[in-house]
Amino acid sequence: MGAKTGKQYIERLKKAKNTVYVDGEKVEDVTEHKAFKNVVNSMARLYDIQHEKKEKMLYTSPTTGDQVGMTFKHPTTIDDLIARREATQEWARSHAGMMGRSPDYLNAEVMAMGMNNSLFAEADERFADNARKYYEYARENDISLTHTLIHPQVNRAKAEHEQKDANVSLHLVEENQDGIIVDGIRLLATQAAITDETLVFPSTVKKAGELDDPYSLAFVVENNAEGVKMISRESWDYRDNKWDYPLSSQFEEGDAIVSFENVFIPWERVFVCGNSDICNRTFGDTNAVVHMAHQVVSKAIIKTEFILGVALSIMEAIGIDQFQHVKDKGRDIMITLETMRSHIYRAEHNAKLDESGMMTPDFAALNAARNWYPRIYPKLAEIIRVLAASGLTGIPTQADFENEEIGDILRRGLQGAHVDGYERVQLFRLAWDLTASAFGTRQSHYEYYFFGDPVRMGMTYFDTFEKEPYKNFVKDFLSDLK
Ligand SMILES: Cc1cc2c(cc1C)N(C[C@H](O)[C@H](O)[C@H](O)COP(=O)(O)OP(=O)(O)OC[C@H]1O[C@@H](n3cnc4c(N)ncnc43)[C@H](O)[C@@H]1O)c1[nH]c(=O)[nH]c(=O)c1N2
Ligand SMILES: O=C(O)Cc1ccc(O)cc1
Repeated sequence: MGAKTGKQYIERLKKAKNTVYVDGEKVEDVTEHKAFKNVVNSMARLYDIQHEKKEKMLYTSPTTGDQVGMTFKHPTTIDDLIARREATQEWARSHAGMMGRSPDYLNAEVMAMGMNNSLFAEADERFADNARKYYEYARENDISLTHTLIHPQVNRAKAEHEQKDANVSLHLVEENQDGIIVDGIRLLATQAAITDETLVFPSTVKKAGELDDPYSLAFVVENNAEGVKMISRESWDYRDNKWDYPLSSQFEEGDAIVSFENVFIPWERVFVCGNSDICNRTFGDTNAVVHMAHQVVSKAIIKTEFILGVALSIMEAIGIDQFQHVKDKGRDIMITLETMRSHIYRAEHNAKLDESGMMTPDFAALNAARNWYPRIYPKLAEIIRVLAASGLTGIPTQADFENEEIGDILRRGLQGAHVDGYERVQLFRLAWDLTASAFGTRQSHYEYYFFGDPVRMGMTYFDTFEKEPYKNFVKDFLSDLK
């Protein structure tokens, strides 16, 4: 079928009837439910953009000749990488970088794991074949995906097999002729309610030992499969009004706990079965982490552009842009933006073909960026809050402005340097939704954690950094002084 439209996305979700719970109730139709309908429309918009900007967003499938999504493209040249990035950034502009799980993120994962799939063959040739075929299936049918990597937060001091109830975490129950049976819980699946399928992969930030083999699985499951329950947290999309809630009323993706009750997964959808050694290498050896980081940094650039725009607009609205610390804070955001742009440039222009023939960005540049941005993002949010000051909470609603008795008071009383109160408050409500509403706070939390715990990622970063040249540099410098 090729790249789908927004309408087709919604129709598929309606038909699938994913098993979703929110606020203690089973959801009949996520496309109509108040917790999800707005973000469903934002996702639909992404799929429509594919067709509105065909040149940038689509390419011809090498297997069927259909027009398929650019964010699925297997890159073999630097130009391909740039084209993937431009497609990602086109999408990101439509959601101001607020949708962490726009489909390009996991399209990058299935592409890399499908095309650089020899790791999966170490256990069984069929698994590598499954990964390749799944990539093609996802691309040709424009499957929307979430993923779930984390074991429940029971006792992080222990391995999974050592937990007091070792059956809580998702584990292998049985292998049979047709497939596997799995049972247990996985965290956390952003957008689980509103996507077609879930990639159940290991987190490799913490390496698993052999005794955790039963928990070491990689497979994909349909979000309406028998025995699967998506238990979504309460929605932080409080009201439909886009003036009052400019971001949360559009981009509240939802995060879900995924429960598997003796779920059958056919062999065709299994990539790793009970093998911690292979699981520990899934993101690294396939270069999926590199392509995902390429998407992440590309999107972060657009998000930072948006944050800079909000900061500059606040400065102008209340006439604070001549103050030294205000300029300094603006400078911090500008430098973050330029730094991220430099990372992506180096990553793309130093890209090399990997052993599988996939053009792979320079991971050194992307790895630095993906380790740095989570640490800097909460500071960007803080800058917005500090600049906005009381304006972040002095934010009446559109209804207040429309009330005859108080509307004019607000227009006058809340005016800015060059704008009336209505315009100024709309901007400050955006600043609030970006940084301080439940939605905005989650954005900071998401940026900090979604790619793994930054502390443990940082330890791995330090441990794997090639240090000898720098130590030798100093050693040689000192020895020349003798
Ligand atoms: C908003 C949002 C959205 C998502 C996700 C998170 C969030 C916040 N995630 C989950 C994400 O991958 C996860 O948060 C990180 O990997 C960190 O793991 P835990 O949350 O389990 O923290 P964890 O429980 O491991 O850590 C809690 C605290 O303990 C510390 N700690 C624990 N073990 C430690 C150790 N061995 N050494 C040092 N410190 C240690 C950590 O540093 C941290 O401060 C996710 N995942 C997913 O698969 N799909 C998804 O869609 C999403 N979406
Ligand atoms: O676990 C990993 O090694 C990489 C990873 C972590 C989170 C994520 O969303 C994607 C990949």
